Amino acid sequence: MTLAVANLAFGYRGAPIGHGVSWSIGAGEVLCLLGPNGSGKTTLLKTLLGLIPAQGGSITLDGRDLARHSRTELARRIGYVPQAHTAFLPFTVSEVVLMGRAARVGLFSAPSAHDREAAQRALEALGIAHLAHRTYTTISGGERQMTLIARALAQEPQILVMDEPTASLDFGNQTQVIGRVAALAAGGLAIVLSTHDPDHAFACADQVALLRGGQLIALGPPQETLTATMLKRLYGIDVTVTYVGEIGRYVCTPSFFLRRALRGQ
Ligand SMILES: Nc1ncnc2c1ncn2[C@@H]1O[C@H](COP(=O)(O)OP(=O)(O)OP(=O)(O)O)[C@@H](O)[C@H]1O
Repeated sequence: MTLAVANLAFGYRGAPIGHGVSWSIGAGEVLCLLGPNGSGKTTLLKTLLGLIPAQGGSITLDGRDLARHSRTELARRIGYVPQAHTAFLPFTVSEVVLMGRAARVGLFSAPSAHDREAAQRALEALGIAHLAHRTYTTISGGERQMTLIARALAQEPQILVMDEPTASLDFGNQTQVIGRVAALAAGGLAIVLSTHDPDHAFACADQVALLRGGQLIALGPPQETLTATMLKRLYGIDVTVTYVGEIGRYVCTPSFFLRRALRGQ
């Protein structure tokens, strides 16, 4: 399985947002999209999902143009995890997850035992089986995010596209979600996700794509791409990137010491 974009131009009718984007992702790989607010991440992901038409270039799935795949086939092969604030009627968590089967059973067919098993497997994979009978609108933001990931997994896709899956989550839940991303990729899924935290790319990505003003300013493995120079170019701030031996990876942090500087130290 290969999902590739080549020289992609994307945007809205009468409002081009970005162009010149090229990358390719295969089974078991994670591509992390980083960029400041308004740089075009959501627009690019929506284009990747076929929700808005590409304005130029190409998106191919296994070498065939995305537009030439049927909507049903795309819905089966590509799962989408929107941001968790997406509104829902008061369905239970297990009903929301079962909705992920719609692309396989058809909207108006009753789910089979196999569909229910797939939903149950997804709940268990995300560690939220105990929430199955809770109402989606009454669970926490972190639990909703896990539910939306389970819904996409119940679809049994090959590719998962996640739009800021850690937005509005606390530190612990962000780590949980990024850990799940790494585990799902290890199980063979291809995952494209956007995030505002470069550390997430260090923690789970094979490739990181840096988007600024709708253009890709860098693409490559996180340890080669997320340098202090590149992060300054992306966000306009000084950043320190350090290798931490205990966890075997790089971390990054803004390099300001405001309190110390204010005390004149
Ligand atoms: N429906 C639309 N029509 C026209 N322009 C839009 C539309 N939706 C978003 N935009 C514009 O597209 C640009 C990119 O927005 P987008 O939401 O893709 O950025 P983003 O990188 O995901 O931002 P954030 O990190 O804040 O979520 C912004 O300037 C935004 O105002």
